[in-house]
Amino acid sequence: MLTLDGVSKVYRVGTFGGKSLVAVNDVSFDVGDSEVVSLIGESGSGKTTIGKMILHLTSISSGAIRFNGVDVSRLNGRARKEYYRHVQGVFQDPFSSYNPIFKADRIFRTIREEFFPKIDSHEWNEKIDSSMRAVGLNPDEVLNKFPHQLSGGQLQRFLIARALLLDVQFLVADEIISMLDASTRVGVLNLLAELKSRGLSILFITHDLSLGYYISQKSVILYRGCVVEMGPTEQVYHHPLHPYTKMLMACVPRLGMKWECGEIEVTNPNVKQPDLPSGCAYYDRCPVAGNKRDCSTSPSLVEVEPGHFVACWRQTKQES
Ligand SMILES: Nc1ncnc2c1ncn2[C@@H]1O[C@H](COP(=O)(O)OP(=O)(O)OP(=O)(O)O)[C@@H](O)[C@H]1O
Repeated sequence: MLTLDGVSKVYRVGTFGGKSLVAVNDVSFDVGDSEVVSLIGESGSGKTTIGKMILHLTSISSGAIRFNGVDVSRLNGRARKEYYRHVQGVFQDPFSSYNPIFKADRIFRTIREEFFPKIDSHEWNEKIDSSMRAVGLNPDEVLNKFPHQLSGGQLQRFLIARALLLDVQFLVADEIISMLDASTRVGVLNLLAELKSRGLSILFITHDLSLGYYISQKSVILYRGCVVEMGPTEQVYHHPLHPYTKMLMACVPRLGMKWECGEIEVTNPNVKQPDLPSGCAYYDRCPVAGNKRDCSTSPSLVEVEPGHFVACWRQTKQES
């Protein structure tokens, strides 16, 4: 359904944009029909930038994004509008998506103006009714209410209902449940799983490994804009190969397990990247890094078992 092929994003930063920051570096993966793929990585690893490039909220610097085989990297005008009928995004903070002085369901209006300017009111109301029921909202209970009168879970469902008003095939869900409480979270997660079973494909962006495990068939682990490991979720979680993935897995607090001092060794995320112009992005934090010669060139992703890829000199024999 959706393929990223060598996608990179370079932001201009610094005074007068004189410096560049590579937020996403040559990223390739695909999301199949009716598949949920988790994009996992720490803060600043480039997850949201990837979501924004897919949604055309920021341009791509190089590479291509294909939707059902068609290059959609640089769409405009009508083609872009058509793309938005099928590809939509829902973001982290449901509260900031609403203007507190307007009723919550006002968010549907832009969709009507943009995509259904000729629809009559009766048909439109029926459409809203069915998309709200699809996300488990009772229109009689939630329509005509102000955002502060609704819960975070209801507001997030509203945003998903808004996406469903269109013929959505692909949803970018960027940290959509991190601000919700545990029981509301499960409700929204189950909703996503149900939408998946109805044919929707989802890119589930998260830094919460347990949420990623719960919902996705495939996981992509991102570090400093590079994919360091990806594959079927079971394999990535139960047999992580990249030292960064191993560290992430070791850091997940488990219910019923108490913290014991020094049990998990967490490498410092703030250490400065040494002068390795094309070196492994994880070199300076890596507990198994070899001598500089070994890791001073960037490892490519290598398939180590069917569908399971890792970019690490220590795990794969690669020609440098
Ligand atoms: N508009 C921008 N201009 C310049 N730099 C940006 C811009 N947006 C993001 N960045 C930088 O790009 C890098 C990746 O940011 P991004 O928001 O994609 O990370 P993230 O993995 O989604 O982080 P988080 O989990 O904290 O949201 C960061 O270093 C960030 O500071």
